[in-house]
Amino acid sequence: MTSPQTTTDTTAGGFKSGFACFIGRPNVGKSTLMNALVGTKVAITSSRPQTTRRAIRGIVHRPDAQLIVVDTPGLHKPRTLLGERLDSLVRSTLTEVDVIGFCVPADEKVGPGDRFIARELANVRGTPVVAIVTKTDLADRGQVAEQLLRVERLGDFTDIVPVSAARGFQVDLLADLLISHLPEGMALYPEGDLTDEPEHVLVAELIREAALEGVRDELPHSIAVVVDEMSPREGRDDLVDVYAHLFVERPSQKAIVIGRKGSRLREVGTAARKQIEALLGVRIYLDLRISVAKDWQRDPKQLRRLGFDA
Ligand SMILES: Nc1nc2c(ncn2[C@@H]2O[C@H](COP(=O)(O)OP(=O)(O)OP(=O)(O)O)[C@@H](O)[C@H]2O)c(=O)[nH]1
Repeated sequence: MTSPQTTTDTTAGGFKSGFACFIGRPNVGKSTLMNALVGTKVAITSSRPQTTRRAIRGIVHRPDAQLIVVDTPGLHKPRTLLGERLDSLVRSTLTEVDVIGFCVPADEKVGPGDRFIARELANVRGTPVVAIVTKTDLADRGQVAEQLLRVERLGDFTDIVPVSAARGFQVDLLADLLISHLPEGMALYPEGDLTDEPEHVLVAELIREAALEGVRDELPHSIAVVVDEMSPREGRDDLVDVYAHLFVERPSQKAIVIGRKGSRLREVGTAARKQIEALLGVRIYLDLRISVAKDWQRDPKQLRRLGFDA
Protein backbone atom coordinates (compact mmCIF):
# COMPACT_ATOMS: atom_id res chain seq x y z
CA MET A 1 0.00 0.00 0.00
CA THR A 2 1.42 3.39 -0.82
CA SER A 3 0.40 7.02 -0.60
CA PRO A 4 1.88 10.12 -2.18
CA GLN A 5 4.67 11.49 0.00
CA THR A 6 7.11 14.34 -0.16
CA THR A 7 10.74 13.51 -0.85
CA THR A 8 12.71 12.62 2.24
CA ASP A 9 16.45 12.44 2.71
CA THR A 10 16.72 9.43 5.01
CA THR A 11 20.50 9.41 4.87
CA ALA A 12 20.87 12.85 6.49
CA GLY A 13 22.25 12.90 10.04
CA GLY A 14 19.69 13.03 12.82
CA PHE A 15 17.11 10.83 11.07
CA LYS A 16 15.27 8.63 13.56
CA SER A 17 13.52 5.34 13.07
CA GLY A 18 12.01 2.69 15.27
CA PHE A 19 8.97 0.95 16.69
CA ALA A 20 6.13 1.93 18.98
CA CYS A 21 3.17 -0.04 20.21
CA PHE A 22 -0.04 0.86 21.96
CA ILE A 23 -1.20 -1.19 24.86
CA GLY A 24 -4.41 -0.97 26.81
CA ARG A 25 -7.63 -2.72 27.67
CA PRO A 26 -9.78 -3.81 24.73
CA ASN A 27 -11.85 -1.03 23.15
CA VAL A 28 -9.82 1.90 24.51
CA GLY A 29 -9.14 3.23 21.01
CA LYS A 30 -5.71 1.81 20.14
CA SER A 31 -6.54 0.91 16.54
CA THR A 32 -8.31 4.21 15.92
CA LEU A 33 -5.31 6.09 17.26
CA MET A 34 -2.93 4.16 15.03
CA ASN A 35 -5.10 4.92 12.02
CA ALA A 36 -5.15 8.60 12.96
CA LEU A 37 -1.36 8.63 13.27
CA VAL A 38 -0.84 6.86 9.96
CA GLY A 39 -3.61 8.81 8.29
CA THR A 40 -5.40 5.87 6.74
CA LYS A 41 -7.46 2.90 7.78
CA VAL A 42 -4.94 0.15 8.44
CA ALA A 43 -6.22 -1.64 11.54
CA ILE A 44 -9.88 -2.45 11.70
CA THR A 45 -11.86 -0.77 14.44
CA SER A 46 -15.09 -1.79 16.07
CA SER A 47 -17.28 -0.76 18.96
CA ARG A 48 -16.88 -4.23 20.50
CA PRO A 49 -13.78 -5.23 22.46
CA GLN A 50 -11.17 -7.68 21.17
CA THR A 51 -11.46 -6.89 17.50
CA THR A 52 -7.75 -6.79 16.84
CA ARG A 53 -6.12 -10.19 16.53
CA ARG A 54 -2.95 -9.39 14.66
CA ALA A 55 -0.01 -7.09 15.19
CA ILE A 56 -0.63 -4.89 12.17
CA ARG A 57 1.98 -2.24 11.55
CA GLY A 58 1.24 1.27 10.48
CA ILE A 59 4.09 3.47 9.29
CA VAL A 60 4.24 7.19 10.05
CA HIS A 61 6.54 9.09 7.68
CA ARG A 62 8.10 12.38 8.73
CA PRO A 63 10.85 14.35 6.98
CA ASP A 64 13.15 13.56 9.92
CA ALA A 65 11.79 10.22 11.12
CA GLN A 66 9.97 7.01 10.48
CA LEU A 67 7.76 5.59 13.21
CA ILE A 68 6.46 2.05 12.80
CA VAL A 69 3.43 1.42 14.97
CA VAL A 70 2.61 -2.12 16.01
CA ASP A 71 -1.03 -2.62 16.87
CA THR A 72 -1.47 -5.02 19.78
CA PRO A 73 -4.63 -6.82 20.81
CA GLY A 74 -6.20 -5.70 24.09
CA LEU A 75 -4.76 -7.47 27.12
CA HIS A 76 -7.26 -9.61 28.95
CA LYS A 77 -7.38 -12.66 31.17
CA PRO A 78 -7.09 -15.65 28.79
CA ARG A 79 -10.26 -17.68 28.57
CA THR A 80 -9.54 -19.62 25.40
CA LEU A 81 -6.43 -20.83 23.63
CA LEU A 82 -6.77 -17.86 21.31
CA GLY A 83 -6.76 -15.59 24.37
CA GLU A 84 -3.51 -17.10 25.65
CA ARG A 85 -1.85 -16.61 22.30
CA LEU A 86 -2.99 -12.99 22.17
CA ASP A 87 -1.41 -12.28 25.51
CA SER A 88 1.93 -13.90 24.69
CA LEU A 89 1.89 -11.89 21.45
CA VAL A 90 1.35 -8.69 23.44
CA ARG A 91 4.14 -9.51 25.90
CA SER A 92 6.70 -10.29 23.21
CA THR A 93 5.70 -7.11 21.36
CA LEU A 94 6.38 -4.99 24.45
CA THR A 95 9.98 -6.08 24.72
CA GLU A 96 10.73 -5.48 21.05
CA VAL A 97 9.65 -1.84 20.64
CA ASP A 98 11.47 1.43 21.34
CA VAL A 99 8.54 3.15 23.04
CA ILE A 100 5.19 2.01 24.45
CA GLY A 101 1.96 4.04 24.42
CA PHE A 102 -0.29 3.03 27.33
CA CYS A 103 -3.89 3.96 26.48
CA VAL A 104 -6.58 4.70 29.05
CA PRO A 105 -9.85 6.23 27.87
CA ALA A 106 -10.96 9.60 29.28
CA ASP A 107 -14.58 8.55 29.59
CA GLU A 108 -14.18 5.43 31.76
CA LYS A 109 -13.04 4.88 35.34
CA VAL A 110 -9.48 3.67 35.81
CA GLY A 111 -10.10 0.04 36.77
CA PRO A 112 -8.43 -3.27 37.64
CA GLY A 113 -7.68 -3.92 33.93
CA ASP A 114 -5.67 -0.68 33.68
CA ARG A 115 -3.83 -1.44 36.92
CA PHE A 116 -3.05 -4.96 35.69
CA ILE A 117 -1.49 -3.55 32.52
CA ALA A 118 0.39 -0.86 34.46
CA ARG A 119 1.92 -3.63 36.61
CA GLU A 120 2.90 -5.58 33.47
CA LEU A 121 4.53 -2.44 32.07
CA ALA A 122 6.53 -1.90 35.25
CA ASN A 123 8.22 -5.24 34.47
CA VAL A 124 9.25 -4.16 30.97
CA ARG A 125 12.54 -2.55 31.89
CA GLY A 126 14.31 -0.03 29.73
CA THR A 127 11.46 0.83 27.36
CA PRO A 128 9.96 4.31 27.88
CA VAL A 129 6.20 4.37 28.39
CA VAL A 130 4.07 7.33 27.27
CA ALA A 131 0.65 7.34 28.96
CA ILE A 132 -2.15 8.38 26.60
CA VAL A 133 -5.58 9.47 27.78
CA THR A 134 -7.72 8.64 24.74
CA LYS A 135 -11.20 9.74 23.56
CA THR A 136 -11.00 13.16 25.24
CA ASP A 137 -13.92 14.29 23.07
CA LEU A 138 -16.16 12.04 25.19
CA ALA A 139 -15.31 13.81 28.47
CA ASP A 140 -15.38 17.43 29.65
CA ARG A 141 -12.19 19.32 30.54
CA GLY A 142 -12.55 18.64 34.26
CA GLN A 143 -12.95 14.91 33.72
CA VAL A 144 -9.92 14.85 31.41
CA ALA A 145 -7.82 16.70 34.01
CA GLU A 146 -8.88 14.25 36.74
CA GLN A 147 -8.17 11.28 34.49
CA LEU A 148 -4.68 12.62 33.76
CA LEU A 149 -3.99 12.72 37.51
CA ARG A 150 -5.37 9.21 38.05
CA VAL A 151 -3.31 7.82 35.18
CA GLU A 152 -0.18 9.55 36.49
CA ARG A 153 -0.54 7.56 39.71
CA LEU A 154 -0.62 4.25 37.82
CA GLY A 155 3.08 4.09 37.05
CA ASP A 156 6.30 5.68 35.94
CA PHE A 157 5.61 7.36 32.60
CA THR A 158 7.91 9.62 30.60
CA ASP A 159 4.94 11.76 29.50
CA ILE A 160 1.15 11.84 29.81
CA VAL A 161 -0.81 13.11 26.81
CA PRO A 162 -4.54 13.60 26.29
CA VAL A 163 -5.64 12.87 22.70
CA SER A 164 -8.77 12.44 20.64
CA ALA A 165 -8.19 10.32 17.55
CA ALA A 166 -11.77 11.08 16.44
CA ARG A 167 -11.10 14.85 16.43
CA GLY A 168 -7.40 14.68 15.55
CA PHE A 169 -6.68 16.48 18.84
CA GLN A 170 -2.97 16.26 19.77
CA VAL A 171 -2.35 13.34 17.41
CA ASP A 172 0.62 15.13 15.82
CA LEU A 173 1.97 16.03 19.24
CA LEU A 174 1.75 12.37 20.23
CA ALA A 175 3.65 11.39 17.06
CA ASP A 176 6.39 13.93 17.97
CA LEU A 177 6.62 12.53 21.48
CA LEU A 178 6.84 8.92 20.35
CA ILE A 179 9.45 9.88 17.73
CA SER A 180 11.51 11.69 20.40
CA HIS A 181 12.10 8.28 22.02
CA LEU A 182 13.34 6.57 18.83
CA PRO A 183 17.01 5.91 18.20
CA GLU A 184 18.85 7.54 15.30
CA GLY A 185 18.80 5.29 12.27
CA MET A 186 17.96 4.84 8.61
CA ALA A 187 14.41 4.57 7.31
CA LEU A 188 13.29 0.96 7.71
CA TYR A 189 10.60 0.94 5.04
CA PRO A 190 10.36 2.48 1.57
CA GLU A 191 9.00 6.01 1.51
CA GLY A 192 5.24 6.01 1.15
CA ASP A 193 4.57 2.52 2.50
CA LEU A 194 1.85 2.65 5.12
CA THR A 195 1.91 -0.95 6.30
CA ASP A 196 3.97 -4.09 5.76
CA GLU A 197 1.01 -6.37 6.41
CA PRO A 198 0.33 -8.51 3.32
CA GLU A 199 -2.64 -7.26 1.32
CA HIS A 200 -4.57 -10.51 1.73
CA VAL A 201 -4.45 -10.10 5.54
CA LEU A 202 -5.81 -6.54 5.33
CA VAL A 203 -8.51 -7.76 2.95
CA ALA A 204 -9.46 -10.60 5.35
CA GLU A 205 -9.69 -8.09 8.21
CA LEU A 206 -12.00 -5.84 6.20
CA ILE A 207 -14.28 -8.79 5.40
CA ARG A 208 -14.34 -9.77 9.08
CA GLU A 209 -15.25 -6.22 10.05
CA ALA A 210 -18.14 -6.22 7.56
CA ALA A 211 -19.31 -9.64 8.78
CA LEU A 212 -19.35 -8.46 12.40
CA GLU A 213 -21.48 -5.42 11.62
CA GLY A 214 -24.86 -5.77 13.28
CA VAL A 215 -24.19 -9.23 14.81
CA ARG A 216 -21.50 -8.33 17.33
CA ASP A 217 -23.80 -9.08 20.26
CA GLU A 218 -24.61 -12.55 18.93
CA LEU A 219 -21.16 -13.60 17.72
CA PRO A 220 -18.59 -11.21 19.12
CA HIS A 221 -15.44 -13.29 18.59
CA SER A 222 -16.55 -16.30 16.58
CA ILE A 223 -15.83 -15.15 13.05
CA ALA A 224 -12.53 -15.75 11.27
CA VAL A 225 -11.77 -14.99 7.62
CA VAL A 226 -9.24 -16.49 5.23
CA VAL A 227 -8.57 -15.13 1.76
CA ASP A 228 -8.01 -18.21 -0.42
CA GLU A 229 -7.06 -16.42 -3.59
CA MET A 230 -6.62 -12.88 -4.85
CA SER A 231 -5.61 -12.33 -8.47
CA PRO A 232 -6.22 -9.88 -11.31
CA ARG A 233 -8.91 -11.09 -13.76
CA GLU A 234 -7.27 -12.37 -16.95
CA GLY A 235 -7.07 -9.70 -19.60
CA ARG A 236 -8.31 -6.98 -17.20
CA ASP A 237 -6.03 -4.67 -15.25
CA ASP A 238 -8.90 -2.90 -13.47
CA LEU A 239 -10.53 -5.94 -11.82
CA VAL A 240 -9.28 -8.24 -9.07
CA ASP A 241 -11.00 -11.51 -8.11
CA VAL A 242 -11.05 -12.23 -4.39
CA TYR A 243 -12.09 -15.67 -3.09
CA ALA A 244 -12.59 -15.70 0.66
CA HIS A 245 -13.94 -18.00 3.35
CA LEU A 246 -15.77 -16.94 6.48
CA PHE A 247 -15.48 -19.41 9.36
CA VAL A 248 -17.91 -19.62 12.26
CA GLU A 249 -17.92 -22.06 15.17
CA ARG A 250 -21.45 -23.49 14.99
CA PRO A 251 -24.21 -24.07 12.40
CA SER A 252 -26.50 -21.65 14.33
CA GLN A 253 -23.91 -18.90 13.81
CA LYS A 254 -23.72 -19.75 10.12
CA ALA A 255 -27.48 -19.16 9.86
CA ILE A 256 -27.11 -15.75 11.54
CA VAL A 257 -24.33 -14.65 9.19
CA ILE A 258 -26.18 -15.85 6.09
CA GLY A 259 -29.49 -14.24 7.13
CA ARG A 260 -32.93 -14.71 5.58
CA LYS A 261 -32.52 -16.18 2.11
CA GLY A 262 -28.87 -15.09 2.12
CA SER A 263 -29.72 -11.41 2.45
CA ARG A 264 -27.24 -10.69 5.24
CA LEU A 265 -24.32 -12.42 3.56
CA ARG A 266 -25.05 -10.41 0.41
CA GLU A 267 -24.94 -7.19 2.45
CA VAL A 268 -21.67 -8.28 4.07
CA GLY A 269 -20.26 -8.97 0.60
CA THR A 270 -21.28 -5.55 -0.73
CA ALA A 271 -19.94 -3.67 2.31
CA ALA A 272 -16.66 -5.62 2.28
CA ARG A 273 -16.23 -5.15 -1.47
CA LYS A 274 -16.56 -1.37 -1.14
CA GLN A 275 -13.98 -1.28 1.66
CA ILE A 276 -11.54 -3.46 -0.31
CA GLU A 277 -12.01 -1.31 -3.41
CA ALA A 278 -11.26 1.79 -1.33
CA LEU A 279 -8.16 0.10 0.13
CA LEU A 280 -6.71 -1.25 -3.12
CA GLY A 281 -7.99 1.33 -5.59
CA VAL A 282 -9.25 -1.27 -8.09
CA ARG A 283 -12.61 -2.89 -8.81
CA ILE A 284 -13.21 -6.11 -6.91
CA TYR A 285 -15.22 -9.24 -7.61
CA LEU A 286 -15.74 -10.86 -4.20
CA ASP A 287 -16.67 -14.52 -3.84
CA LEU A 288 -17.58 -15.10 -0.20
CA ARG A 289 -18.22 -18.62 1.19
CA ILE A 290 -19.08 -19.57 4.74
CA SER A 291 -18.10 -22.74 6.63
CA VAL A 292 -18.37 -24.11 10.14
CA ALA A 293 -15.01 -24.82 11.79
CA LYS A 294 -16.21 -26.29 15.06
CA ASP A 295 -14.85 -24.48 18.15
CA TRP A 296 -11.94 -23.05 16.15
CA GLN A 297 -10.88 -20.80 19.02
CA ARG A 298 -10.05 -23.84 21.19
CA ASP A 299 -8.43 -26.05 18.56
CA PRO A 300 -4.69 -25.55 17.86
CA LYS A 301 -4.97 -27.12 14.39
CA GLN A 302 -7.83 -24.86 13.36
CA LEU A 303 -6.04 -21.83 14.82
CA ARG A 304 -3.00 -22.58 12.66
CA ARG A 305 -5.20 -23.06 9.61
CA LEU A 306 -6.88 -19.70 10.25
CA GLY A 307 -3.55 -17.92 10.51
CA PHE A 308 -3.28 -17.56 14.30
CA ASP A 309 0.02 -19.39 14.60
CA ALA A 310 1.85 -18.07 17.66
N1 LIG B 1 -15.57 9.42 20.42
C1 LIG B 1 -14.44 8.73 20.20
N2 LIG B 1 -14.52 7.43 19.95
C2 LIG B 1 -13.36 6.75 19.75
C3 LIG B 1 -12.09 7.41 19.76
N3 LIG B 1 -11.14 6.48 19.54
C4 LIG B 1 -11.79 5.29 19.37
N4 LIG B 1 -13.12 5.45 19.50
C5 LIG B 1 -14.16 4.42 19.39
O1 LIG B 1 -13.95 3.44 20.39
C6 LIG B 1 -14.24 2.12 19.88
C7 LIG B 1 -13.03 1.21 20.05
O2 LIG B 1 -11.96 1.69 19.26
P1 LIG B 1 -10.79 0.74 18.73
O3 LIG B 1 -9.79 1.64 18.09
O4 LIG B 1 -11.33 -0.41 17.95
O5 LIG B 1 -10.24 0.18 20.13
P2 LIG B 1 -9.06 -0.87 20.42
O6 LIG B 1 -8.44 -0.46 21.70
O7 LIG B 1 -8.15 -0.98 19.25
O8 LIG B 1 -9.89 -2.21 20.62
P3 LIG B 1 -9.38 -3.76 20.58
O9 LIG B 1 -9.01 -4.05 19.17
O10 LIG B 1 -10.59 -4.50 21.01
O11 LIG B 1 -8.26 -3.88 21.54
C8 LIG B 1 -14.67 2.33 18.43
O12 LIG B 1 -16.07 2.40 18.38
C9 LIG B 1 -14.06 3.67 18.07
O13 LIG B 1 -14.77 4.35 17.07
C10 LIG B 1 -12.06 8.83 20.01
O14 LIG B 1 -11.02 9.49 20.03
N5 LIG B 1 -13.27 9.42 20.23
